[in-house]
Amino acid sequence: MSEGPLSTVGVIGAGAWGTALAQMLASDGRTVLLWAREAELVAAINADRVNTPYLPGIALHPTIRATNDLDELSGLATVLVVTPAQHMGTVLAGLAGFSGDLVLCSKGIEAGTERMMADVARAVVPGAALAVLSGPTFAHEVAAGLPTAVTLACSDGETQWQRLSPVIARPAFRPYFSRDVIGAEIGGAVKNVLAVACGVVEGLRLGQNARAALIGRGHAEMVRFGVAMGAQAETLSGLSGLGDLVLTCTSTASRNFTLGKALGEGGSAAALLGDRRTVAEGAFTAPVLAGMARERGIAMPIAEAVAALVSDRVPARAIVDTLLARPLRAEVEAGVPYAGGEDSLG
Ligand SMILES: NC(=O)C1=CN([C@@H]2O[C@H](COP(=O)(O)OP(=O)(O)OC[C@H]3O[C@@H](n4cnc5c(N)ncnc54)[C@H](OP(=O)(O)O)[C@@H]3O)[C@@H](O)[C@H]2O)C=CC1
Ligand SMILES: O=C(CO)COP(=O)(O)O
Repeated sequence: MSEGPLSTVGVIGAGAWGTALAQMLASDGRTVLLWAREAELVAAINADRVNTPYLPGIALHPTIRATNDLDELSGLATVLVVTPAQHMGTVLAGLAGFSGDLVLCSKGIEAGTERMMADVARAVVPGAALAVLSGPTFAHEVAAGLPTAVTLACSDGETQWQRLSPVIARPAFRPYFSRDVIGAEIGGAVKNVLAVACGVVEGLRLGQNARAALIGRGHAEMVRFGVAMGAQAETLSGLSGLGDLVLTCTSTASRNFTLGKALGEGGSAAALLGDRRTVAEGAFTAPVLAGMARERGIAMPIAEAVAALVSDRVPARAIVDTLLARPLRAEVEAGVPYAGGEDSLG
C-alpha cells in the first residue's frame, strides 16, 4: 500500500481540527494546502507558522501552506473537509467540480434539510468519492502527535481504502477501515449532543454514577437511531461511536461538554452560544436530531432534553427531573437490544 511520491493533500477549514489534521498530514514532509475563509487568517498562518485563534502553541510544519482560494484544491487527489457542519454545503459549492477523494471530518447533521454530511457532499460535489473520518480525536492531541485511532469509512470500499490509507495513516495516527459511512457519521453527530448532556450532569454536580448512566443510556439512543437510519450497530460500538462518546463525555477539553457544564451551572444557551468563536456542534445537531427521531418514532429522551435546553425552553434542573421521572422499563427487551419505540424502551 505504498503511495509513491508524496501527494499534496488539501484541507478545507482552518479551525482547530482542520489545522491539526493538516499538521498530522504534513508530518511526513508532504505539502498540505489548508483553506481558510478569512484572508487575515491565511496571511497570519503563512507569516507566523501558527494558527493562534484556533490551535495556539503548535508550530506548524513548513510544508503547510494556507490559502483562501478553493480553486487551488480542485485538482488534488485527496481533500479533507473540516468546516462546521452547518456551513459545509455552502463552502463545498466552491469545489463542485472536484472528482477525487473527499474525506468528510465534520460531525453534525444539517439543520433544515436533515441531511448527513455525506448527503450534503453527494448533492454538491457529485463527482467526488466520499469517505468519512471520525473517532475520538481532540485536535490538540493529534497536533501534538499523540497516539490516535479513527474510523475511515469508505463509500467505494476497499479500493478507496487502498488509495486513502497510505495518504492518511501515520505512525501515531491509525485509521481503521469501514464500509459503514452512515454509521461513522451518526456516531460523531450524536455523541456531540450526548456530551452536552454529560456536561449538564457535571454542572449540576449530579455525580459520576449519573454520568455513566447517561453514557450507557445515551449509547442506547445512538444505536437505536443509527440502526433505524441504516447503520451497523457494531460501528456505533467502535471508535466513531462509543469511543468518541466516552472521550467527549468525560473531559472538559470537549467544547460540547463545557457548553453543557455552563448550562448546568445556570447559563443561558443564547448567551453562551452568542459569545463563542469555536463551534459546539451538539447545540446545532440536537434540535434536528430530536426532530428526526420524533418523525421516525425513535425514543431519544436525552437528545430531546438537550434540544429543549439549547433552545432555552426549559432549565437544566427541570430536564433532569423529567428524565428521572420516566417510567421504569427493560434495559434490553426480548433479545432485541435496542428496539425502538417510546413504549418499549425510551
Ligand atoms: N476540534 C476538535 O477536536 C474536533 C472537531 N471536529 C469537528 O470538526 C468540525 C470543525 O470544528 P473545529 O475545527 O474544531 O472548528 P473550530 O471551533 O476550531 O473553529 C470554527 C471554524 O468554523 C469556521 N467558520 C465559522 N463560520 C463559518 C462559516 N460561515 N463558513 C465556513 N466556516 C465558518 C471558522 O472559520 P473562520 O475563522 O473563517 O470564522 C473556523 O474555522 C466540527 O464539525 C467539529 O465537530 C471533529 C473532531 C475533533
Ligand atoms: O469531536 C471531538 C473529539 O473527538 C471534539 O469534541 P468537541 O467538539 O466537543 O470539543
